[in-house]
This record gives sequence, C-alpha cells and structure tokens, in this order.
Amino acid sequence: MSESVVTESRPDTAAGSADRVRPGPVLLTAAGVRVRLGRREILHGVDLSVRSGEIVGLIGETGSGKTTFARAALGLVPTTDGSITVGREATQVTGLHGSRLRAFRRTGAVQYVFQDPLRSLDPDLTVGRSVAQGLVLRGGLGAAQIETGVSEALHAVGLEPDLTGRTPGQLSGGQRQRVAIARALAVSPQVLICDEPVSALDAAHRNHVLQLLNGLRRDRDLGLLLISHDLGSVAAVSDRVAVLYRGSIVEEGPTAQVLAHPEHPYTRMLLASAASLHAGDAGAAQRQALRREVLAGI
Ligand SMILES: Nc1ncnc2c1ncn2[C@@H]1O[C@H](COP(=O)(O)OP(=O)(O)OP(=O)(O)O)[C@@H](O)[C@H]1O
Repeated sequence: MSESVVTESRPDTAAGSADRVRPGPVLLTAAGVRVRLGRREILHGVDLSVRSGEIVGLIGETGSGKTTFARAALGLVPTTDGSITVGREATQVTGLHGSRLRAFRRTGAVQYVFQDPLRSLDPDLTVGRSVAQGLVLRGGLGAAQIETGVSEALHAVGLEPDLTGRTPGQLSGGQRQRVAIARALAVSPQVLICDEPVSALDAAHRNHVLQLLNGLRRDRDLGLLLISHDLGSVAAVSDRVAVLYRGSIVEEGPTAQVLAHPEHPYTRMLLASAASLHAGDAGAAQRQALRREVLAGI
C-alpha cells in the first residue's frame, strides 16, 4: 500500500537513493520539548534531530502539533520543558528572550517557509525587496552586497533576475513559493523549516519545488525539516520521517523503512488513508471507520 504512495508521488528527477547525500553534523536537536498554549499542553516531550544535508519529514494530521514544533524551533513560542539547539554552534533557542532572541533571529540560522506564500509575502513588496528583507535586517551590508545576495538567492531557486520588479500578485503560485524560499536562502540558513511548502500548489509546481528543496539540501548542506500531512511529498524527498500524533513522536526512522514497515498503528492509519486517497477511493466512510478502529487501539 505504501509503495504506491511512495512511487507515484515521487518528483521526476527525484531523490532516489543515489541522489542522496551522506548527512553531516546535527543542526537541529530537540530534546524532551514541551509546549503549552493556553490551558493545553500541545507538545508532550518531543525528541527530534536534523543533520546537515538531510531532509527529515515531520508528518501528522491537522492539529497534531507540527507547526507548534516549528514555531518553538524559531523561538516564537515558549517551551515549558526540554531544549532546542540550532546550528553548528548549537545555539540554545529555548530560553532566549528579548534582545538575545532578536539577535539570534538576525543570524538567520533557522528560516521558515510557510505553506501559502501569498500570505507570507508582502503583496506590496517587489520580489527584489522581499528577498532582500533578511539581508537588510541583518545589517552591515551595502546596497551592492544586498543586490548580489538577492541575485544569488533567486538564481539558487531557478528564478530569472528580471522578476525582481514584480509583486507577488504578478507571479504564479510556484514562482511565489520559490520567492519565499529565496528569501529564506538569502541569509544563508543552516536549517530550513518548510511548513506544508507544496500543499497550495498544483502537481507540476509541487514536483518542481520538491526537486528544488532536494537539490538545496545537497548543494548547501542544509538541514531541512519538511512538515507535511502529504505523505507523497514526504516520501519523495525525505531521508527520515518522524510521525507526530497528538503532540508526541510515535515513530521515527528511515523513510523507506517507516513507510514500508510502519510499526505504530497511527502510522499505519496515516498510510492507509493516503493510499486510499491516492487510489481515488471515495470511501470516506470506510476511512473514518478505519480511523476510529485504529485510534481506539492507541
Ligand atoms: N495560539 C494558540 N493557542 C491555543 N492553542 C493553539 C494555538 N495555536 C495552536 N493551537 C492548538 O495547538 C494544536 C496544534 O496546532 P498546530 O497548528 O501545531 O498543528 P498542526 O499539526 O501544524 O496542524 P495543521 O496541519 O492543521 O497546520 C491544535 O489543537 C491547535 O488548535
């Protein structure tokens, strides 16, 4: 069942095993991360790591806590326990506040790419100014250096320099997501967190962006956390997969192993749902029944 999810969703030049790189040093480490939002604890002690040159897929249904984890890694939500360290210097993000947190953000060590570039890109800013934002914020760079940084970032995502004068509304969805990725790359991040980066795109653009991410981690030694509820996308490019269920990682391992031999009932349920959706099965009632049956046993 999982085979069809993996194979048919793989982008054209895909991340076959020969294309994969040997992972380097750990660039993101989460240990026992707990996050409370309002009255509820959302993350219940999450352990996760991402190495340089590696794509780790974080999968789970809506509400499982994927975005909350990403926000914690950026220092945007406080943790109540555990630690998150980022980058080769292993900067401890948890516990950073105020000016120290702002200084960490300015380093650009960890960057976030959102699902919907139309919402994350300022509609009034040109492509050039959007991509320059992080470089300007970092400070200390002259206009020529910023211009070079913008051109290099656009080149890295395969966008022509003549797009710099356009606004997001004048671009296709795929181009917009490339701009958002270029903006993140411009500040030379060590870790890139992509939160549902292709779910707003059609199949062709989705494959192009997945290929792009796959190439970037290889060429730039990025550690890439790919957050998605789309197993096909994760299967296509991730080296490892972590499965988040109600705020806890219930299974983690090499992608091929987890997808072919899922051990946790929740992972099996996710795979079964994806496979039936993939086959065009409109049996929503059956899926719901399966879901109830599986979740009752967890
Ligand atoms: N600011 C907040 N205050 C209270 N609860 C929140 C807040 N933000 C998120 N939550 C809750 O935390 C839980 C996890 O949300 P989160 O967005 O992290 O899930 P997710 O796995 O990323 O889901 P999706 O795939 O829909 O983005 C949800 O139940 C959500 O309602």
